[in-house]
Amino acid sequence: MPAPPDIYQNEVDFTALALRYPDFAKKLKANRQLDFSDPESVRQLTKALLHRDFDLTISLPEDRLCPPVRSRAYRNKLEADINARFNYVLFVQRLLDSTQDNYNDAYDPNRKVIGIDIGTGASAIYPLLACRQRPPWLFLATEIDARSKEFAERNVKDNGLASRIKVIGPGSESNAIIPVAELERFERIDILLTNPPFYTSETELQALAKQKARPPNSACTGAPVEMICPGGEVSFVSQIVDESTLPANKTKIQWFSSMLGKLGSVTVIIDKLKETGCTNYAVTEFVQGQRTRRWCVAWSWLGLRPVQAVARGTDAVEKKHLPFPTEMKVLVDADVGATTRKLNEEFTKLDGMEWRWRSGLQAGIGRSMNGDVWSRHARRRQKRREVENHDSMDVETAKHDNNHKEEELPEPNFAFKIMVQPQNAEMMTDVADPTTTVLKLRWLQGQDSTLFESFHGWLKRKLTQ
Ligand SMILES: C[S@@+](CC[C@H](N)C(=O)[O-])C[C@H]1O[C@@H](n2cnc3c(N)ncnc32)[C@H](O)[C@@H]1O
Repeated sequence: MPAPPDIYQNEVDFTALALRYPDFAKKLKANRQLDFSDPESVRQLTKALLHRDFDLTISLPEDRLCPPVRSRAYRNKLEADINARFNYVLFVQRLLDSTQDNYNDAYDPNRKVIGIDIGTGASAIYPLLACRQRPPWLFLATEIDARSKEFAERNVKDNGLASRIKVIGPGSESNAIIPVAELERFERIDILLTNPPFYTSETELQALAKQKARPPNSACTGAPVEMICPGGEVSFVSQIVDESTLPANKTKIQWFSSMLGKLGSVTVIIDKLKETGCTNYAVTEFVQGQRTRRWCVAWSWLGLRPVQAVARGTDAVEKKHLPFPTEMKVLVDADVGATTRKLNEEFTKLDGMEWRWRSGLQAGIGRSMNGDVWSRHARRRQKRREVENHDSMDVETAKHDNNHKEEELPEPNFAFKIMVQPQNAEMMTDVADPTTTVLKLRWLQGQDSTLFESFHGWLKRKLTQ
């Protein structure tokens, strides 16, 4: 049974937890509080909660990073950390659910997702959480540190997940982070995720620990080998961005993603993605209380676009750093029936657009293999071609015109979904206004935001004039 997304909404009852977990009970003070500065107390709390909430039994070495479980309303930074990790897993679920080939924005229990966790740590926390939550998912997990790798393998085995999670070393090709050779046998990887080493140097680690009045070897800080990378998280993730552009990875891995600990790193990575020509990305914030925040940036070189709440999941970054919206609305002064009829009528006039209306759902999905087929300019161009060819243009011929090999089904240049609803229908039905209809336009696929914008303009003109 998957844990609910709001599992850590309320404070954990330490007394009840102590009754169930004797090792945790030994660490509970007489006043029923926990000493969060004591690594062993945090380790026992983590183990108890991972078992209680996710049915996971983990062994953690004393000298390696322990992913502490959030237990109370953010009284301590340590509490925030597993919540961030669980939130990352939930984010990945929503990202993948809303970017499926079948355009179905929901969990498909038959979809065999393959993930790769870079730097899985001793706990192997991401693959364990992800695989427990979603039974068909499989994971590869890389780890550079031999001691952490050994524990990660043990944790995978002890939880009966050895057939679904494989722990390997890092890429052997000239210091590559992504293990290209190991990925050769997979046709497609759905998600790459990582919680990168955070600190640029031992000096920075010591300085930040001092600032937070925390010993550098506390449970949260981890061993230097786990936490330090020259250039810190920006350098680690920048290398993954570079590796993501390699032909072997670019279209094989649908989504690349990374957790980031500093807001400044988020903008650096987004700038780098834009410079590299990436337009399909998502940025989100994992709310960890007032003091500790985490971010996540995900990017794809393929065209499937996530729902807006996933693509633009934070207010903390400037608008210019957010990806183009994937959802827009058109308000129509007519009832749902009339609007639906007009909508379908307009699509029958368009050549080169595949449009499927599902009346039971009051929604339709459209795809154009040839980009803009709706603007006046596009229709004039179309007419010229028809005269030249004495033939009409359809999706099939468009495929040939694009010089694609027949066996390779090309990605549509543009795909979208339209939902037709009475205005305010998502609120209470008795306040829905039957004389105004809202068309909810969702961008499903494509690289070019100007197409989405132009299509929204066309829809608005046709439906509101
Ligand atoms: C911040 S820790 C994250 C551990 C775990 N994923 C978590 O969230 O608790 C970063 C991990 O990446 C590992 N690591 C660093 N560089 C790596 C590389 N090039 N390939 C694989 N693992 C690496 C470190 O040993 C460490 O375990």
